[in-house]
Amino acid sequence: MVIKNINLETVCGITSKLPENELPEIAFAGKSNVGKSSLINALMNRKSYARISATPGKTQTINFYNINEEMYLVDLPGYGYAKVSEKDKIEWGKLIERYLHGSKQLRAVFLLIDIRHDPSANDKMMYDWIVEQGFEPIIIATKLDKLKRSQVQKHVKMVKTGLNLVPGTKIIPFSSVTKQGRDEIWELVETEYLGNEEEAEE
Ligand SMILES: Nc1nc2c(ncn2[C@@H]2O[C@H](COP(=O)(O)OP(=O)(O)OP(=O)(O)O)[C@@H](O)[C@H]2O)c(=O)[nH]1
Repeated sequence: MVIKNINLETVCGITSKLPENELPEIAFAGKSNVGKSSLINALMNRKSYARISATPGKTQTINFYNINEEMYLVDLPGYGYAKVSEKDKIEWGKLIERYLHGSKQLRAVFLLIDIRHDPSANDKMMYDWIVEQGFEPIIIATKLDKLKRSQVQKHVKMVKTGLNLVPGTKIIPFSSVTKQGRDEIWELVETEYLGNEEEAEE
C-alpha cells in the first residue's frame, strides 16, 4: 500500500456513538503493551502518529485511522492491564463488542500476540471471543526482533498451540523495529480484504 494520506478521523470512548463508515475497516486487537500502536505506525509509515505508550493500558478508545480515503485501520483498546478497574474492563469489553457486532464495514480482525511468551488466558479469551463474533482472526506475532532467528519456529508453534488456533489460521511474525512482516500484512489486507488485485486485462 502506498500511503498518501492518513487521518485519525474518529476516536470513540465507552459512551460514544460508533461511526457508520462507508469504507472497509481492518481492526487490531491485543493485550496492552503488545505493540499495537507501533504496528499501526509501521503500517502507516509514521514514527509516532498512533501513540506509543511507555505506560501500558493507555489506548482506552477505538481509534479510526483513515488511510488514503480508501479504508480504515481501527485500533481497539488494549486488554489485560492489571491496573484497570473491573468496571472499566467491563465497559471496554462492551465497547469492543458493540463495534464487532455493529460495524457493517469490518472486513478482518488481527489479533496481536507477543511472540516471546505463551499466550495468556486473556489472549485465549480474546481469540475465542473474536471467533464467537464470527471472525477468523489473523494472528500477528509481535516483537520478532527480540528472538534469535533459530527460536522463531518454536515460538510460532507455541502461539498456535497456546491459542488452539482454528486449523489454517495465518500467523504473521512482525517487528516494528525491523519492519519485518509489514509488507506481508499489507499484501494480505489488499488482496483478501480490499479486493485490490490487479484487474485482469480483457
Ligand atoms: N523490540 C521491540 N519493541 C517493541 C515492538 N513493538 C513495540 N515495542 C515496544 O513495546 C512497548 C509498547 O508498544 P506500544 O506500541 O505502545 O504497545 P500498545 O499495544 O499500543 O500498548 P497500549 O497503548 O498499552 O495498548 C513500547 O515500549 C514499544 O517501543 C517491537 O516490534 N520490537
